[in-house]
Amino acid sequence: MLDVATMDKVDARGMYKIYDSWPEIARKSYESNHEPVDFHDIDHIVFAGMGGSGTIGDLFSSILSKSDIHVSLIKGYLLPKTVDKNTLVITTSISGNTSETLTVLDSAAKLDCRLIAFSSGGKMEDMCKKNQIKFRKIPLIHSPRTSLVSFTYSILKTLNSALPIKKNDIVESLDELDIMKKQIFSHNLSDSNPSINLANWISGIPIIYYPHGLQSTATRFKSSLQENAKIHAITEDIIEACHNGMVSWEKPSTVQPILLQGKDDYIKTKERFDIIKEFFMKKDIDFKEIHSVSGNILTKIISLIYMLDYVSIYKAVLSKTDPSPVLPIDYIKSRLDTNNI
Ligand SMILES: O=P(O)(O)OC[C@H]1O[C@@H](O)[C@H](O)[C@@H](O)[C@@H]1O
Repeated sequence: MLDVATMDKVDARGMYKIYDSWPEIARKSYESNHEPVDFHDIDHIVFAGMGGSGTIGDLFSSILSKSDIHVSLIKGYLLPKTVDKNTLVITTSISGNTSETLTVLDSAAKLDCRLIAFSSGGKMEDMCKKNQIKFRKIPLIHSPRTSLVSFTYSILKTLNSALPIKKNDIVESLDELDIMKKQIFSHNLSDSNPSINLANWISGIPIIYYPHGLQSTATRFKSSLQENAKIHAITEDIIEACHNGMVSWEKPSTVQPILLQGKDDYIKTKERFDIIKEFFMKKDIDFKEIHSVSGNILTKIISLIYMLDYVSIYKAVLSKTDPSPVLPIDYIKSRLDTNNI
């Protein structure tokens, strides 16, 4: 059973309290006075960022998937060769110190392309000042991963005129965060809380099957389980898994399938989920289904991310694990030679 005293004791840095405020943080970020940037004639946007900042790129890629803009995602060091004067490169590093993203920023600054950087400061801010690169400073709230919502809505506001995203869709997503909060936040530590329910069910390695449009949500859920609950997690595209991954179920396993589904998934994707559910039932494999709410793609993604991030926090607390520290990441970073950036 969970109670506030246990939450406070295990989650020593109070990560859950930040999540309790996500809807307010998101709204404030969208409503605050970010100086907008107008980029005309863009036909290609490159999002560069790692971890939670990579999720921001994933999220925008899904939102823009039906627009005329081609989106590339860089989770590493190298820019694509197709970057030109009609390309907008957006680099996001919440800390401003992630070496892969700084390398991309450095490369983009030497090319004939449009460029903007978002961070809370760090080396990214210094680099932008030194090279007159467009820069927007957004505060870090607790940690890069908990700052996802403030960065997402600040970027939505700043790039309002460059991105074909309707204001109504953004407002709908903010309203949905308010609705979702009442079910999942820490003032509802009962079994009626769907995030606690799923956290209680996870006992092995979750494998998250997702439809194409919810890739960002699945990736974020995996990372949150890894960083906050410190457990392994796997993601698989449901359609692709039907051509390889499903064969793994031939043998007994402690992996636990979670079927992440969108309210308006493509009919062929729905058909696939139905067949797989039947397959799991026949084989007596226990699985969980998680459905998005109705609404536009931003609403679906952000509200699911909110609900699933809480799963990772509750899972951490249930297993008496402090969600904040990420010691192996700190160790790897301490070993990296970042002298050049
Ligand atoms: O957004 P940043 O500051 O570049 O960080 C990227 C990632 O860096 C990792 O080191 C953090 O542990 C992640 O939580 C984070 O998302």
